[in-house]
Amino acid sequence: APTAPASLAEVRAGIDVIDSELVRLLAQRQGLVRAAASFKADDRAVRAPDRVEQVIASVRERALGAGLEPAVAEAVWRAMIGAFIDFELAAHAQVTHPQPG
Ligand SMILES: O=C(O)C(=O)C[C@]1(C(=O)O)C=C[C@@H](O)C=C1
Repeated sequence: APTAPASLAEVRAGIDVIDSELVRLLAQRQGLVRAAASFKADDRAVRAPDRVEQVIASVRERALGAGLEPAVAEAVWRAMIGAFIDFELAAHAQVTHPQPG
C-alpha cells in the first residue's frame, strides 16, 4: 500500500496525479454526452431530470461502498452534470440547427 504523504507538497502531488486521471476520464465522459445529444429530440430530453436523479442515487450508493462521503459525491455529480447539460444543450443545438462558420 502507498505510504502516507509526509508533507503538504506530497499531498498536493498526489492530488495532481488523481486530477490528471479525472481529466482523462471526463474527456471520455464528454464524448459520450456529445453522442447522447444526437439521440435526443429537444431540450427537455437533453436535461433528462429523471436520469439525473437515477445517476445521483447510484453514485451516492457507490460512494458509501468506496469510503467517499455521499454528500461530497452528490455535490460533485450535480455540478458536473450541470456543466455537461450546458455542453449537451450546445451540442444538441449544433446538430439540430447548425450555424455556418
Ligand atoms: O443520460 C443522458 O441522457 C445524458 O445525456 C448524460 C447526462 C450526464 O451527464 O450524466 C447529461 C445530461 C442529462 O441531464 C442526464 C445525464
